[in-house]
Amino acid sequence: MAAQSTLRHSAAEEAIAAFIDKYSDLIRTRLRNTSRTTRLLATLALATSIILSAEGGRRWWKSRRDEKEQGRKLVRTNSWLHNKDGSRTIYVPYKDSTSKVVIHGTKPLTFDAHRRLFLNPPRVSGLGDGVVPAAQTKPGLNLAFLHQFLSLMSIMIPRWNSKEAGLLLSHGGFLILRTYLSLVVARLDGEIVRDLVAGNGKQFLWGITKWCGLGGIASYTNAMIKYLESKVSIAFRTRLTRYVHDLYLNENLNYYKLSNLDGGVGQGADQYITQDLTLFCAAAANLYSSLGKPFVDICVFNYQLYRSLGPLALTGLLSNYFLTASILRRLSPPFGKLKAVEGRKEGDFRSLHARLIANAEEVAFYGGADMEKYFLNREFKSLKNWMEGIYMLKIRYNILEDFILKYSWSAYGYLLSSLPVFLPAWGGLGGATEIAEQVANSSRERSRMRHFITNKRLMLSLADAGGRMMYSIKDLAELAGYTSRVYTLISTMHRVHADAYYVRGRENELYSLSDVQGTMQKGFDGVRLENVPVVAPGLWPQGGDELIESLSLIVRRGEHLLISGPNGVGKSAIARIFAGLWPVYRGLASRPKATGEDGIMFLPQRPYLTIGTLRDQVIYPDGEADMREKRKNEHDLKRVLEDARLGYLPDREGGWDTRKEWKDVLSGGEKQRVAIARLLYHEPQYAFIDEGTSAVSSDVEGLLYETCKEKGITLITISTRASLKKYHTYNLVLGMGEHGDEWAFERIGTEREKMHVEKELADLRERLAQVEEWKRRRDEIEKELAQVWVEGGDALSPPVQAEVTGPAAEETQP
Ligand SMILES: Nc1ncnc2c1ncn2[C@@H]1O[C@H](COP(=O)(O)OP(=O)(O)OP(=O)(O)O)[C@@H](O)[C@H]1O
Repeated sequence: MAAQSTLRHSAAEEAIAAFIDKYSDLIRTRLRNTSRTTRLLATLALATSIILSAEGGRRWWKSRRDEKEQGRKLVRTNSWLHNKDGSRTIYVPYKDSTSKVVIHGTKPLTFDAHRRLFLNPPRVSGLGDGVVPAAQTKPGLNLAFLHQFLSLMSIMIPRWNSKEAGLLLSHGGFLILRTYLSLVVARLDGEIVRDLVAGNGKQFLWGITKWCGLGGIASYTNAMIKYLESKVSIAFRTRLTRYVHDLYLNENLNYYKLSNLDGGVGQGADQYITQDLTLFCAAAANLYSSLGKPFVDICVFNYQLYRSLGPLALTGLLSNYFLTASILRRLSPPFGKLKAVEGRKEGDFRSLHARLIANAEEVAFYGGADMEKYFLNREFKSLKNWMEGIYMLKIRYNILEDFILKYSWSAYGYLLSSLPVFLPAWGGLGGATEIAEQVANSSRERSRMRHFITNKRLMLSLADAGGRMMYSIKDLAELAGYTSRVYTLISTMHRVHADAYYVRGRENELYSLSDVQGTMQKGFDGVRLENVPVVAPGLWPQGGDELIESLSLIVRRGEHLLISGPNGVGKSAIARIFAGLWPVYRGLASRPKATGEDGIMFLPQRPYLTIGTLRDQVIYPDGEADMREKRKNEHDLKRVLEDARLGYLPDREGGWDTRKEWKDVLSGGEKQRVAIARLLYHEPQYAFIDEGTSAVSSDVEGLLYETCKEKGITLITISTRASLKKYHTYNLVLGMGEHGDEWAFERIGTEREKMHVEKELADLRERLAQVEEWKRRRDEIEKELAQVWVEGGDALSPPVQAEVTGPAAEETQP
């Protein structure tokens, strides 16, 4: 044996040596036969290629270094790059360096193409009347689920040559490989037991070696399956999240309208985007392996068993599946619906916490911890009760599931495996062998053993696959719940985006979203309303509340308007109409086209400070890249801050790149002045300032208004401060008349206004004349009150203020 192996060893060495000799000879003769010029040229070519590749390497290294440097700079300044094709390159911190991500926006055409899937589902799916899907459809394993899932799939796998399709394909490849390996393992198992029983040591050891080799490959396959599943899940999530973000945050202001006008997803989309979408993607990726693998397994193993056990066994197996599936489906609780409600409750609980964080200062001033805790605990209790309910339902289901899938299936498996033994005529290949081996009695038992072991393993794998398939019914039902939530989110967003509010079969409710008949004209040099009702909108499909029946006004360039009136009368509502937040229900509203530079800008009542650097606070909603494109730099920003009387901020806060929680760092007046600085940075033609200087001292307020006017900004100010009149040309007074629904639009400083002011002055003079009379009356009352302080005939000492102020005090002293 040893001699044999030495012989084999030396033969292999000789072969390698011969191979090397042959080729080195060949090269040597070639070199000898080539001319000097060819050699020279070859050397030159070699030297050039070395130099070129060194240069290439140097350039590559330099560009990598530059890119890293650029990434670091962009991360520091909270900025990005605009690409020519409309995409954006952003850098995100990754380990010690940065990682580059190119983000391509979803094309408007894609949204148009998808609208049909989300707004006009086929009637057969029962998702709506074919026009607008009902916001909530009962989630479960039905046609609606199929439609919803396929619609979402068209977003997650947009093309067959996309990355996701590739990932799914390789995942599928590994799943098939694992099934094949299980098959090989089952056979090998049978062989090993056979060799063991037969006492065939050599074959037995060889079997064990093969077993170990297979184990290595199988472990790698399993790890890859898990890895690819996670990759598929994150790839799905990336696609869906980007799609949802593009639909949510765009010029149509869907992020505002979704919760303020439509209400189809309740308080907000945050829980849907952060939680439900993630769970949906994980469940969808998992389903592929939890359904795909057992499905392939079942097909292959069934075929194998059919071959070895015969048609009777196969019929038995199939009827077993069918029976089990129908029992489990009938007795399983509505997991989809339960999961959807759980998702909503989780969302409510989470949004309460988010609310507390956002309003922590206000709550702390009021000492409202107990009240907030009560709300939070109440919401949590509701969530807990719901989840406990689900767990209770699951107990019954799990008992049934376990009993059927584990125990009754194995008993059934033993029965089927015994078919070739007890009913050889029906036992397929196994039965045939059984009959053939009846002649040679000695090997019969061993063969039976091998067949039984192979069949048993196949049966076990099959039971396992079938079990997983049945367990998947529950996963599938849960997936239906997540699918329904994500589909609801996206279809509601499409509805808002496309303004698809139609009512069929009944009358339009007055001032509902399907009753919007007005026009918004963008591109007008000025701000104009013509017979526009001011309506606070209700959530679709409710109608809105009319605040002002019909309003008309016009503001031309250089003519500043002050909108005044009592609280809640609809002053800010006018800004909301112009900004496109609220619909123009009737009439015509005109405004400049662009927002920001050369257009119109709105400063909201509550100053907003973005996350990011100090620079970002001033240039918002621009980013640093936009600022550079506008050819502005930090000197310009400094000047702007000085104009807003905030020149000290960069030094105080440690530079333009400082990042802080700005809403907590700046005072109320400072926040308002940052908003004015933004206005001065953007220099729009027109600006709505809603109570933008209410926390600023009146001397600075005047300076700010003058600066804005000097920059050529036409101001439309919403304020209750009459002192602001002197900076404006017109005054729109709301809330007049008996019911507070009348208004007046007048020029400031006109004859009529002068008369109005003179009348007010005369009123005041008249009142002043009565002051002496009021003083005398006050003295009388105090005297009378002093008498009341006497108890049981004795005069009591008067209260402190009476001693100090009233002459009556002396009279009542004992
Ligand atoms: N998103 C909304 N949806 C429905 N109604 C709203 C909404 N926002 C405000 N309202 C209602 O519209 C009315 C007008 O609100 P608006 O904010 O315009 O008042 P205002 O005149 O600016 O008051 P203030 O001087 O207090 O700022 C109020 O009665 C308010 O309750």
